[in-house]
Amino acid sequence: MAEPQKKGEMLPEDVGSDDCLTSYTHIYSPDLLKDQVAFITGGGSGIGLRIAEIFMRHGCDTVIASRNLDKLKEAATKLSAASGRRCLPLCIDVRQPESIAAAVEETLKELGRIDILVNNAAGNFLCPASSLSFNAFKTVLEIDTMGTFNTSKVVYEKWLQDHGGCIVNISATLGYRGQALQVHAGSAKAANDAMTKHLAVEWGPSGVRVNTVAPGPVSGTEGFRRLGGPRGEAAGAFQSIPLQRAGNKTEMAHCALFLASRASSYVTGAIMVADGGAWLTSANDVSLLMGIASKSAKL
Ligand SMILES: CC/C=C\C/C=C\C/C=C\C/C=C\C/C=C\C/C=C\C=C\C(=O)SCCNC(=O)CCNC(=O)[C@H](O)C(C)(C)COP(=O)(O)OP(=O)(O)OC[C@H]1O[C@@H](n2cnc3c(N)ncnc32)[C@H](O)[C@@H]1OP(=O)(O)O
Ligand SMILES: NC(=O)C1=CN([C@@H]2O[C@H](COP(=O)(O)OP(=O)(O)OC[C@H]3O[C@@H](n4cnc5c(N)ncnc54)[C@H](OP(=O)(O)O)[C@@H]3O)[C@@H](O)[C@H]2O)C=CC1
Repeated sequence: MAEPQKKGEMLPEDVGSDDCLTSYTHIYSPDLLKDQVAFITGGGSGIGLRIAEIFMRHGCDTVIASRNLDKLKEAATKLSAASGRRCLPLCIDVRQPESIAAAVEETLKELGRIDILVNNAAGNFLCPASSLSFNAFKTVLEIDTMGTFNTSKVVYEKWLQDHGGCIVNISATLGYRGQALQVHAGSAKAANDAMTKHLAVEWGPSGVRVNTVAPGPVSGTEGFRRLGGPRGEAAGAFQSIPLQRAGNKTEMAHCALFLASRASSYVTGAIMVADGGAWLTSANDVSLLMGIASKSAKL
């Protein structure tokens, strides 16, 4: 029998560098995604990279797609070495539908199918609404919301509508109670949560499930560094989180894995909150975030 989670224990293990895990114990069947293909935006770093690794450790081939091809190539080499599966690095800007279309064509040529789309690419920084330029607000909405729609639409039209499959969006719980310095990202993610439900309804008859993972703060990521401060100054805020800590990338990847697999075959239109209970309780700590923002260079 597997050991139950102990008080305060962080499960599953998250051991290793920022890249790939140095050790991994399967919780799900290692064949859960065997011979499937996943297209993961922003898969070259942070949470997206860990999703790619965990999917590959469950038998999946992946495409990791974002703007920086050198970063993607390096990540793909490490991912294939860690898992023995294929990983195709492809350059896209989710704001440009034609770049997505070209990458999807390349995926279908090289890997033959796309069973899973993970919309993980995003942009964020701390900024008071009064200082935020119109273009800054627009930029974040274009990456997070338009990017999610653009990629979903292209993958749906070119593959999912005829073959079925699933889409997993990566959101954030930060907007659920309102958060200082985050009007741009919170607005974008709220739109994405609505998009999840609309597309789940519209594309369900084609056999396409659409769901979301909504993380709270996730350690070891660029998002955490930008919002939590370069030296983790926001760590004190975690006392207000019921589970008293940040999450880790493997925990987010396991949520995505569940939603991408047959384990969730009757789940669609769902928002899976994975934030340790943060949004239920956390204070909207304006002074803390203001302090971090004032010390951070413009990122
Ligand atoms: C970690 C949390 C810690 C503490 C929180 C407190 C309490 C915790 C308790 C409970 C809370 C529970 C949950 C919340 C926690 C979690 C966080 C939630 C969400 C996290 C999201 C992310 O992490 S997203 C991923 C982060 N990674 C990236 O952003 C990488 C990609 N980013 C980029 O490419 C750029 O940064 C970009 C987004 C700006 C886009 O680049 P580009 O297209 O090149 O655009 P630019 O031309 O550079 O800029 C466009 C306009 O934007 C303006 N801009 C850019 N940067 C800033 C900035 N830092 N501040 C203000 N404005 C900026 C820029 O000037 C341009 O505007 P102009 O008007 O000048 O043209
Ligand atoms: N870290 C955290 O605490 C939290 C994160 N999240 C969400 O998790 C996801 C991953 O964040 P995280 O791992 O922290 O951050 P990262 O910065 O590591 O991931 C963002 C990825 O998006 C890619 N990207 C950005 N803009 C574009 C674009 N225009 N076109 C294509 N790709 C793009 C980046 O690659 P490149 O620069 O090469 O294009 C990068 O790989 C995001 O959706 C974020 O909102 C949610 C809550 C908390």
